[in-house]
Amino acid sequence: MEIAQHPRPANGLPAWTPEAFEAQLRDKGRSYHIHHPFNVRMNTGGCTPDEIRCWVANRFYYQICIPRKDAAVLANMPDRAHRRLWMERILDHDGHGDFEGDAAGGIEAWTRLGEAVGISREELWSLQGVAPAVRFACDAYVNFAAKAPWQEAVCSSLTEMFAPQIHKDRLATWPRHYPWIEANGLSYFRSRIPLAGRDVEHGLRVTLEHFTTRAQQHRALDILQFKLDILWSMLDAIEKASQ
Ligand SMILES: O=C(O)c1cc(C(=O)O)c2c(n1)C(=O)C(=O)c1cc(C(=O)O)[nH]c1-2
Repeated sequence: MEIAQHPRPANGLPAWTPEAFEAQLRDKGRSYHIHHPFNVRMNTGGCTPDEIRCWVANRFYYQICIPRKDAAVLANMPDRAHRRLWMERILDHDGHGDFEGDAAGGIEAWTRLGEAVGISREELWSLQGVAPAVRFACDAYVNFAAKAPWQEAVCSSLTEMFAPQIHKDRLATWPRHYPWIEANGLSYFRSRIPLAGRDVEHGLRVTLEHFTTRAQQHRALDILQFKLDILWSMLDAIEKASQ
């Protein structure tokens, strides 16, 4: 997968320090989908029940792609210590206990969210409501993770640096704006806040250690932008599909 390269005025300059590099990565939060007009509208109460259902049904495709993406990364990881940490991500989504409580995993929690907004399990899992462009965007993420060096795939997961805030926003605003959604349905968002923190700790460690020249650091920023673009494109497609 070719990642678009942005102009590199800094070529030839020394590498950023790890702190400065991390600050550059975090600065990418400016183009996180938290700022997408559809997300802003959703979190300020401007969505109809059908629009919320459209978002939940489409995002379900992202949810089921994440553990496939993580399995692809795992297959490329030569190091046992990294694999041990990475495996957790698959279990977080697929679950590792019975289908009750937190151990049921994120896909099950998302299914509960679906039910809370009025989408049956069968309908959600049928993927009938998934827009083609959402599929293309999510598939691009899985394909990138499968083909790229594993450290680049790890880097692409770093949009999770910005995810806790988007989950917190939903928890803070949805009960007020969408009282028709049963509160239990929101537990996916709550569960992700500590998990995203743990993922980012590992992901940042790998990224800061692997991308050590200025050119490589720019490559990491391009990879993160590619992933930001995937999330942004998904919301573009969802916005259009919900009209
Ligand atoms: O709700 C969101 O906006 C959002 C965004 C992201 C993200 O930034 O990629 C993830 C999640 N949620 C999420 O729940 C999740 O488990 C997750 C895993 C990953 C990843 O790239 O491995 N991103 C995200």
